[in-house]
Amino acid sequence: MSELALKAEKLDAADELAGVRAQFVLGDDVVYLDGNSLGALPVGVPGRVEDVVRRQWGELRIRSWDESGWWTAPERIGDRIAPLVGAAAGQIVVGDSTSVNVFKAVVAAVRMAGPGRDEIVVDATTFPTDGYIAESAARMTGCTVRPVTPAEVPGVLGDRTAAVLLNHVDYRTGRLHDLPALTAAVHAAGAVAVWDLCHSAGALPVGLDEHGVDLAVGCTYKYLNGGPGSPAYLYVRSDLQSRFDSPLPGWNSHAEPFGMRPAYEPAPGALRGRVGTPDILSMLALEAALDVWDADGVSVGAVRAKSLALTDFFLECVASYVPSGRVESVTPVAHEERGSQVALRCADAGDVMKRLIERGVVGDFRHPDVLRFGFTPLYVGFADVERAARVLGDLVR
Ligand SMILES: Cc1ncc(COP(=O)(O)O)c(C=O)c1O
Ligand SMILES: Nc1c(O)cccc1C(=O)C[C@H](N)C(=O)O
Repeated sequence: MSELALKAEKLDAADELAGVRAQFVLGDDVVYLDGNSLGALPVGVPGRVEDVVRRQWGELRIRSWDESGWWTAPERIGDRIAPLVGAAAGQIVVGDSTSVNVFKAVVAAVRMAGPGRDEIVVDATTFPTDGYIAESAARMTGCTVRPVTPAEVPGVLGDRTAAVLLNHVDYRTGRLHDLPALTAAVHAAGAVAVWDLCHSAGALPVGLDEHGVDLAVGCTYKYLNGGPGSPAYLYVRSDLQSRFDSPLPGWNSHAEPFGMRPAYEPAPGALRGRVGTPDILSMLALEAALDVWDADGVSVGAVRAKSLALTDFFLECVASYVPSGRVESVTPVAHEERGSQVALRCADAGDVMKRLIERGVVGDFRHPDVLRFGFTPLYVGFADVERAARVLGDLVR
């Protein structure tokens, strides 16, 4: 056994989260390093979905909106996500896609910022959908978009800045941005901070309340393992909720939805982030998936510690197994700047990833030249990490 394989064995033996893997449907034949695109299936989900379909829908039918808690699911499940992103209850609703929630948040942020502020600053390195949506939101609100890198944000803020849309972790490089400092800078300029948490929620501490974030959105199908297309969420800080003027004021966000009144009156609290009828099957699959966080010893702190140990170990194994110069990590080495993934620049990345997947190591390829490996501490172990780097080394040698 190689030195690194022995080290992996020791690290796995000392891993307090090792037992959590049994809560996921995963065989030993595959090393799954793509949980930052689609999280694995928790074992409790199929049974719950079966119950929702057969009993709640099949037998109770319309009664389930009340009796099975369907109507209140968006805010109930929002309260389950809240502790994972450092938010007190009553500030998160689940529903719609991340893209739709970016739209709600950016337009509401501009409306909150008030007159005279007509610029939306957007992370130029963002996942494309956020940029597309911000551009449209700007056209609708009479703003212009100013794309800059997160590092440049403090330098461009001013009296005209209405809103700033940022990613907590960059989807391509895995860089973790300084949420406390950037939020403080946005506030110092009198603007509204909107954060996209897709690549951080469930992988590292976010501290929404602690750092005074205004609005935030995120998906639930990555590190929260909610399943393909599971609904996203929207956070509106409690003291801003009365000023949250949704651009999609559907009847689910009305103060009295079943009053069926022609005049719109927003519901109090986070509920005003709701739009229309929630996608109950996906939403309740997500609710079941969140049960894994209730197991003994599972906490965001423990997950973060293991995530950093996994990515450190992966970088160590890559340095040892992959011929030098063949790949270059674009993920920061400093822990405070690293999310839960490692991105390796590699000349023929598309082809290399195809061959890695054939050999049972599943990551993904991101244009133009990035091999992306996501580490979900709930189910990835150190032996997986050693194997992934070893297979990569074999393939590119
Ligand atoms: C940072 C980020 N924002 C937004 C999205 C898109 O979200 P959705 O497809 O749920 O709208 C993704 C991934 O798909 C993402 O990584
Ligand atoms: N949402 C996805 C989908 O519906 C299909 C394939 C991939 C995705 C993703 O989430 C991609 C992901 N946001 C990324 O960071 O690349």
